[in-house]
Amino acid sequence: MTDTQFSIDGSTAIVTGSSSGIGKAIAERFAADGLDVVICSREQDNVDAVAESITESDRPGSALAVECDVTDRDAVEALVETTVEEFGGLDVLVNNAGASFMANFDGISPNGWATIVDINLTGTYHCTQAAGEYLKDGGGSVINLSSEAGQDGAPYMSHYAAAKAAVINLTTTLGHEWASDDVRVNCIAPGYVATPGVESQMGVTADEIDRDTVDRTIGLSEEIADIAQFLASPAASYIVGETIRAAGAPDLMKSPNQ
Ligand SMILES: CCCCCCC/C=C/C(=O)SCCNC(=O)CCNC(=O)[C@H](O)C(C)(C)COP(=O)(O)OP(=O)(O)OC[C@H]1O[C@@H](n2cnc3c(N)ncnc32)[C@H](O)[C@@H]1OP(=O)(O)O
Ligand SMILES: NC(=O)C1=CN([C@@H]2O[C@H](COP(=O)(O)OP(=O)(O)OC[C@H]3O[C@@H](n4cnc5c(N)ncnc54)[C@H](OP(=O)(O)O)[C@@H]3O)[C@@H](O)[C@H]2O)C=CC1
Repeated sequence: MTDTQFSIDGSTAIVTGSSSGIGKAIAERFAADGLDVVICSREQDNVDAVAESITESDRPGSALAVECDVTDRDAVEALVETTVEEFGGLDVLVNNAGASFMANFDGISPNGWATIVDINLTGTYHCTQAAGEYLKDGGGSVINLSSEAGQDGAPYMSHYAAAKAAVINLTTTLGHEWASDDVRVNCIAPGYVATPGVESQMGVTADEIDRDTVDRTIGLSEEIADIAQFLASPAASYIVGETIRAAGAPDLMKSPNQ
């Protein structure tokens, strides 16, 4: 295998929720690999800051900042149109925008439930459907962000876990449906990753994490970007409808009483 099979340069990508955390790391990685990348989140100031830092760096790819709430279908369609107008096409869509809050099941109101399903699942539906026409034009790729919670469940995050499980299921179905259109749909299911969103809740900072340590249960955004880069590249050309879990080493040796 040559290095070039892991390279995805010359393409255009949208990374939703790329003003922070995992999405930002994926956008930076794609730009470093030569992709033109569209930075998107709900706050123009937030996306401007990331796009400017990419533009000012020596990364070969360019960056465009677009404000877009993935739950707003009109805004999503405008995001895709702007991307195609600016860069002439769309090759990679990363459905990364996501959010959750901790609450016991009995304490989740109908609107609380709908809010989390809308961001994590319906947002993925909107973006993927809006981008489909262009992805099918040139052998594109979709990378969804699910979660370990979507595979195993997660107490006090029933809404989030259910939405992320549905994202895995959608990946499988659409992976097969769009294979005949030469589009690969795949998914990443991380365990805990030190991001601004999670750091504020858990108090762990990325600086404290040693990437060389295998036996850990929290990862770095860059480690998720590694997987996204692989999935978007020709090196993953035979991977369709799959979910790659990246969750370190849960302590299976612990007794139930510990
Ligand atoms: C085994 C586990 C493995 C891995 C787990 C990884 C966990 C990581 C999860 C992630 O997604 S990482 C990303 C982290 N970042 C965030 O989650 C963002 C932080 N959260 C927010 O920004 C907001 O809380 C929100 C979830 C986006 C909602 O904000 P929004 O402004 O859209 O809506 P609101 O009007 O505030 O609320 C809507 C609705 O939801 C109810 N609600 C909100 N928070 C809570 C809560 N803590 N408890 C109960 N209910 C809540 C709120 O009351 C509203 O409902 P109604 O009152 O109108 O009925
Ligand atoms: N960190 C973790 O431990 C894990 C994270 N994940 C998943 O990875 C993804 C990224 O998480 P993480 O980096 O931690 O999250 P962060 O909270 O650090 O960042 C979330 C990003 O999503 C954006 N965003 C939130 N809601 C919307 C929306 N409706 N439309 C567009 N953008 C939105 C935010 O920007 P803005 O506020 O400006 O809109 C921000 O850029 C999520 O899907 C998450 O569920 C999965 C497993 C574990």
